[in-house]
Amino acid sequence: MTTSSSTALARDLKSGALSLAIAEIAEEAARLILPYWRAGTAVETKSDDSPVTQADRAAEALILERLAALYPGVQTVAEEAVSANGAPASAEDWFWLIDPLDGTRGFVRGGEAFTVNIALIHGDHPVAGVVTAPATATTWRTDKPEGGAFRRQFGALQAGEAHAGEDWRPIRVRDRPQEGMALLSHSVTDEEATRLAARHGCSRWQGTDSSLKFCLIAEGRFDAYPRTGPTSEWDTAAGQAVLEAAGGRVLADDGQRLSYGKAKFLNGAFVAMGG
Ligand SMILES: Nc1ncnc2c1ncn2[C@@H]1O[C@H](COP(=O)(O)O)[C@@H](OP(=O)(O)O)[C@H]1O
Ligand SMILES: [Mg+2]
Repeated sequence: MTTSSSTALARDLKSGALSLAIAEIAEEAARLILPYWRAGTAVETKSDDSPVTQADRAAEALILERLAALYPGVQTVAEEAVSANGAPASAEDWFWLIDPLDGTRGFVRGGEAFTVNIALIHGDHPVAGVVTAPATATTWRTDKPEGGAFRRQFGALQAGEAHAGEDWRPIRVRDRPQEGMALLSHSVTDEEATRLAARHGCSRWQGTDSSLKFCLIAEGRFDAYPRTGPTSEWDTAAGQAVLEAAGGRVLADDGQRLSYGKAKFLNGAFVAMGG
């Protein structure tokens, strides 16, 4: 990476300009994805058995092009590129993690819980992240873990109306209520979900696709999201950034903060928690 890009990243992180710019990119990707939603889009199956559509590919190409124009030469680790060409052998000091369409299974079923995810990693942890839910035109962002997390409805979805939505509003995790409420992936059985929720002090749970789970905890609507099965780092990085900035935590099995740049960019078990 060029020295000017690392200087620009550090400067824009500090000012808050970085996550604002990344939010615009994620919202542009959302507008690209929406015409494919509930439109009978053809679904292919990747070698790992997971689904992919034209929407995933088009959104990833757009995001990579916009990031390269803003900050040339920064390493990118993006779901569809890794699926096509393999993962980079190692992570650089600064790198982007991109999941252009997380929750593709739900997207294909016509559900609302699918997201665009862009995160910036520095060292071993996310320092900025944006999650956008195209179906509800909602974006969550942060670029200063100590400076808070924010959410906005980005309003009309027609091209050129990117700024027509609400202002950014701060969000915060809630204090744990008497009866905690967990979020679980639809990939676990009801029995497993009940057991995992109870293990994290939650007597009730709800199944939800995608990284939206991190954002719902960050907004104070749920309390925990335990996951035992594998995920890729681009599935969790942006959501973790938002949740941590809103006062929550994401811990790996060893009790440490979930870290990034691991072998094959794969996560093991973790739990995301609110207050
Ligand atoms: N064995 C595995 N290895 C890596 N990631 C996996 C995985 N099984 C599921 N995932 C990831 O989990 C995401 C779905 O999470 P959830 O079940 O919480 O919605 C999928 O994201 P995509 O939809 O982007 O492919 C997929 O990448
Ligand atoms: Mg994903």
